[in-house]
Amino acid sequence: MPDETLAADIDSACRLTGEFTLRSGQVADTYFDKYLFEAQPALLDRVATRMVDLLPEGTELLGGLELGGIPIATMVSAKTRLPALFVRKKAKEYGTAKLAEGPDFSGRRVTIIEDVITTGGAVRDATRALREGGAIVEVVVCAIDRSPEGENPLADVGLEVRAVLTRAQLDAAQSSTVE
Ligand SMILES: O=P(O)(O)OC[C@H]1O[C@H](OP(=O)(O)OP(=O)(O)O)[C@H](O)[C@@H]1O
Ligand SMILES: O=C(O)c1cc(=O)[nH]c(=O)[nH]1
Repeated sequence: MPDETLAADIDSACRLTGEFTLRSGQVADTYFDKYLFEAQPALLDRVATRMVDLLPEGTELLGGLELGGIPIATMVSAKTRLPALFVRKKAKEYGTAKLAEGPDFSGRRVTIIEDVITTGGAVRDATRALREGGAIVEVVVCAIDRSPEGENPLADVGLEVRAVLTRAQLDAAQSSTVE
């Protein structure tokens, strides 16, 4: 069943306005604070439910990206019973010294789970690292895709982006509630 009010509910939970420096160095007047929906179990559950439908067939592992992708991947993992991988930005410098925590992923089909995509930089870095470790990575499923409309920011690394919500959908939901 479609979740008709998801865009409006996510938008009102996590849209912030002001001046924000993004991960990429870009400066934006809008920021989607994903933790404001991830911290609410009902909203996190609704996003994860939509993600389950977007997972490509053959997914063997869910690669949640530090930090914001990890709670989402955990919720999708609980729903699907697919194991999760917790992918750090940088390998740990002691102990197991792993970049991706969880099961062995070499030769396995990993679908990346991310919170927000702006330029795709964080996903690109993780994709390269997982591929270097032998993973098959073809699709990223994200909660919010705020990259420029009509372009795939990850085409250069051959990654398909599947988004629960796009910036355009959030903007439309916002304008329909601000009258
Ligand atoms: O597509 P990009 O231009 O790379 O930007 C999006 C990335 O930036 C944020 O990461 P940040 O390091 O702020 O996030 P965290 O709070 O999840 O650690 C966000 O969670 C994405 O990972
Ligand atoms: O590009 C980013 O760093 C970014 C944008 C955004 O809207 N939300 C977020 O958590 N990160």
